Amino acid sequence: MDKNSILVQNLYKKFNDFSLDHISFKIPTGRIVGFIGENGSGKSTTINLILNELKKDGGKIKIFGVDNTTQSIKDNIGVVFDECNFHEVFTVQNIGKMLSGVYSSWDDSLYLNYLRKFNLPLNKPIGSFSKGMKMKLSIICAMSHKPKLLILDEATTGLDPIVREEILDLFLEFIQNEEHSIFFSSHITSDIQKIADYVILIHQGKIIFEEQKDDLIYKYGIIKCGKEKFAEILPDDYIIHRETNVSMECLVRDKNVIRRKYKNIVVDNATLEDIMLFYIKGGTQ
Ligand SMILES: Nc1ncnc2c1ncn2[C@@H]1O[C@H](COP(=O)(O)OP(=O)(O)OP(=O)(O)O)[C@@H](O)[C@H]1O
Repeated sequence: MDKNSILVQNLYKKFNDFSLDHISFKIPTGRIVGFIGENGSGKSTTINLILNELKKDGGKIKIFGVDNTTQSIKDNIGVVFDECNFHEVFTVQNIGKMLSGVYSSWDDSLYLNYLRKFNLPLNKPIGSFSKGMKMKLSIICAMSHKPKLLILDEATTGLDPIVREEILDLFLEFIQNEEHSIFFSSHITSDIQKIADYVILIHQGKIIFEEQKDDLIYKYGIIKCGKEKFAEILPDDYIIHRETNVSMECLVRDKNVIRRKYKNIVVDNATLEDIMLFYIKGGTQ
């Protein structure tokens, strides 16, 4: 078994006014990787290149160790976008029948189990479903041909916290099999914070970091202090600083080291959202 489900090396794509700038990262097998970044940062472009829906201008993409243009890997991938693309007149039953003809590995009893678990009616047209029901259906369909890799582009966007929680639990259940992996783009950093093992931040077509989530959450911290105290902090001890109307704020890589070194300075915990905003809205590095 290849130790990476996805390996992206030096990937380059040029549009008129945007380029994905020679990005490299990996999705280790058995892990959930969250892909975060502001609108227009290049998340969907990256996902479409991985799925070979877009043609790359440079670099390499390997899925399960083979080139991503190889047809045979498709059966092992389940894909969910932020919209349900099934025709509104279809019922869940119609869709199951159709997909069983598309995927040789389609598992009808697994599909029915998921439908029951999420209380989706078998005989109602999809047009009568709420957004949450449609999204659940898309995810169930992506999982019922027993893929090893799930690729999700904003799959929990626009859903209420209860439906999101149910879906996140389903992803955690999926990943119990150590041959499975998930690559999951989202604006909702709290979802990524809940379930991801690794986090990749993309900004203006460049990868800013690829880190273990626990390092981000348990090690990173934020100093908030006045300008006088800020003058005592050595620039090597923080990653980025910014000035607000009333104080200085610094993002630090290891809050415990900083707490030991500067006893009279308060270092708060940082959420994934705090860290993302620091890198994107910046300050001075
Ligand atoms: N087919 C295309 N032709 C030209 N430009 C494109 C094309 N697809 C995407 N872009 C541009 O590439 C940039 C990145 O878009 P992309 O959809 O990858 O961002 P994103 O991070 O997924 O954003 P969002 O979070 O809003 O979905 C944008 O500036 C977009 O206008």
